[in-house]
Amino acid sequence: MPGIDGIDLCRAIRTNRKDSYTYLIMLTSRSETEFAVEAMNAGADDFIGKPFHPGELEARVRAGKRICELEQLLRQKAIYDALTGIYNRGAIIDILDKAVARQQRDHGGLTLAFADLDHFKQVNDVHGHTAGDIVLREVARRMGQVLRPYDSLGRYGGEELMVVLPGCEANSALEIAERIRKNVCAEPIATDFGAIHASVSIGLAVLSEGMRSTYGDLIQLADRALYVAKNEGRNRVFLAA
Ligand SMILES: Nc1nc2c(ncn2[C@@H]2O[C@H](COP(=O)(O)OP(=O)(O)OP(=O)(O)O)[C@@H](O)[C@H]2O)c(=O)[nH]1
Repeated sequence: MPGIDGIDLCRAIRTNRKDSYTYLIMLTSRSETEFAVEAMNAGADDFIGKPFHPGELEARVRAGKRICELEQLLRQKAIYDALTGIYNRGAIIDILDKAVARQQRDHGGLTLAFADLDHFKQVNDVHGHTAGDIVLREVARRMGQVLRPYDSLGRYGGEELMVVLPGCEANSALEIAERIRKNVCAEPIATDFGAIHASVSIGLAVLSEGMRSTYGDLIQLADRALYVAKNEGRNRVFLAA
């Protein structure tokens, strides 16, 4: 390869981390063990000496493919919630943390919407946990339906869901939160255990230009706003002052 050798290329690929794993097989005429060790240390996954047997290369590519598929599956499980398919707690907090850092650098607004299903214990008690799971899944789907492509939805825990709304000041935050709220309770959710009415209360915290806050501050603020929304009767949105 002109300009760069295989070892440096491996290092460059490993430094420039992407969302999916790049499986590297080093194909070289150098067969000394030291070179193989150096290549693997630089980030190569496998090593074949030239001249190579095409069948061996194919077999090694297949082995690599199995590893990549497993890696992708693990990555999937690490960031998505198994029940609802939306981001899990760790992933949504990570997204919020990065959004706060970006907001502090680029200015503009950022809103965190903290949503909690209303009287969900009653849904479980009356219709059973399986029905509760269906409701939770459908609520997440309905919330996601009305979001912009650059908003992120995650499950913070139990029946608490979070939406990170980048570039969103108070006015548009209230508008989007109302859209979410209305879409959730628009019609009852059909389950094998009967049609179940669901609604969410939403607390909003807005990080405006010039404010210095951490993601933890935002969560706390949105949580307090959610508490007010619950206290004022549920199925409503409250914006933290
Ligand atoms: N089916 C199901 N239920 C869950 C899940 N996670 C949490 N819950 C239930 O959510 C319910 C939350 O109940 P509470 O915290 O009392 O709140 P609530 O009944 O929604 O009342 P308010 O929030 O005050 O409106 C509990 O019954 C939990 O068991 C889940 O993954 N599946």
